[in-house]
Amino acid sequence: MIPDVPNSDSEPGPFTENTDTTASSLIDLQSTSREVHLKIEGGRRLHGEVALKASKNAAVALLCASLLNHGITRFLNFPRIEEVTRMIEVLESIGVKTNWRDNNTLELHRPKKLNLQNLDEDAARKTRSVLMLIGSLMHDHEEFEIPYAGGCKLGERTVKPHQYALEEFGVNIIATDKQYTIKVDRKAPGEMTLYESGNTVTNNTILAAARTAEGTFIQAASCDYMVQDLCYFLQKLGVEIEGIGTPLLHIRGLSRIKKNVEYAPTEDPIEAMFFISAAVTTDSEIVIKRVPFRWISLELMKLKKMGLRYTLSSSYKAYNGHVDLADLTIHQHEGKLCALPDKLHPNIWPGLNPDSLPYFVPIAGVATGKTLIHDWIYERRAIYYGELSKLGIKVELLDQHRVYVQGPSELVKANLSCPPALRPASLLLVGMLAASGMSVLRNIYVINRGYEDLAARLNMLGASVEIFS
Ligand SMILES: CC(=O)N[C@H]1[C@@H](OP(=O)(O)OP(=O)(O)OC[C@H]2O[C@@H](n3ccc(=O)[nH]c3=O)[C@H](O)[C@@H]2O)O[C@H](CO)[C@@H](O)[C@@H]1O
Ligand SMILES: C=C(OP(=O)(O)O)C(=O)O
Repeated sequence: MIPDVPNSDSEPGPFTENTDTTASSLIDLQSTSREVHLKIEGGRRLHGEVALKASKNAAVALLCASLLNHGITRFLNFPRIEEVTRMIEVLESIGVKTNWRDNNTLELHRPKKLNLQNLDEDAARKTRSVLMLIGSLMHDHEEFEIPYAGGCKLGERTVKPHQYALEEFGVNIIATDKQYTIKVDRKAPGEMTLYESGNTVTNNTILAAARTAEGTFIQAASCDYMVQDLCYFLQKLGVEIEGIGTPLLHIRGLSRIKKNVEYAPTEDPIEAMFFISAAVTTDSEIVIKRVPFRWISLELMKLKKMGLRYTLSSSYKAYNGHVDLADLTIHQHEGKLCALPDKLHPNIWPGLNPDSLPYFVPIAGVATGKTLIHDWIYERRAIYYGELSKLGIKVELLDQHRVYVQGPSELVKANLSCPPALRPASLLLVGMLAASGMSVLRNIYVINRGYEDLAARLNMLGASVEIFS
């Protein structure tokens, strides 16, 4: 029987993680020793083009998946973000050779035997993605330890779905003092159902199935973008996967994988939402290149119904040859957006992406009328939306899941610290781009966890964003 240890305020608990903090608290667990801040001279219209980078959420799954392969794995178009750096630190600490061949090409080669005793705990604790190491390491290790995972602090985030899914493969996860001890007595589940259709749990299960030669049927799988990207990569390694993009996956794994492989993950649909939100909030016309538009089709539909005009170019394929991309032009709305009469709420894909939802808060702030945003998915993320009221957006917190946003608002400059959650922190940057005058956003490590080179890319769009430390 596995004990369920309650959370403390400073450390995530074993089966629930990321005890919340208040929106204004500084990052502690996540900050690097040298804090980096932004000065934003806001109120400028953006213009020009920006190309999307690949997603944090696919990248971290792919890094864990690289451990399945005894050959050389080369990732092209790979994002150079803090979360990737933390995962590389973890992989290097256990003996994986990693090498950035050029700016966005990363090569990895695992040794025959990994040195799990040496695992870099500090790096591991800063990301939730280390949980996905279990699905990869269980194949060659009968007993090992993983520190409690970190990631965005959004209220409780259960680890139980991972435990229930992996026990089907004979993996026993025991919570000890500050880590999980994993004991493995391999078995093949045949058919299984996930306890929740979460993204990392689906990916963890896929990693477990990828080297299980007997076929595995996974029901209630997430169909979201990072799951699709992981599946396309595993197919390149020779794993047979049917049902990609659906909730029923059928995976025939390989007992051993040794292949030199190249794979380029798809551009990030959530980064597209960041730039859409920045364009709309500053009432600008910009072109966002390489948008995986089908992954945000509901988001685009909602924006259209609010009165936003946008144009999609004809489509072309992502480097992986699977996903359709297009260039998206966001046109100026000139203050003509209207609040939707119905609430905005996230859902698992093909619903409105949980990580897209936050970007509707500043958008609702410049639309006429009252928007209800219901963020049911996280226990405490909506609380961070209230921070936007310091930039002049009228946000009324109804309870820990729901806010009303009353627009249109005139945005005002502010001096703020990032909350310890990527998307909510990046919303403050969106607001500051629109607010006239000089704003300061402190300790942007949490934004750099997920987005590459944002200041430079925004400056290319005509913004004035200066990094200082
Ligand atoms: C590395 C990665 O890919 N991270 C993403 C992943 O995190 P990840 O997959 O780790 O998300 P969690 O497992 O924490 O799930 C997020 C929340 O949704 C709830 N939940 C989830 C699925 C479900 O069917 N029912 C349900 O209630 C969970 O209980 C939790 O409260 O998915 C989240 C939700 O899209 C995203 O915000 C994260 O950016
Ligand atoms: C919640 C997020 O990340 P993580 O799962 O890494 O905490 C996010 O990317 O918004």
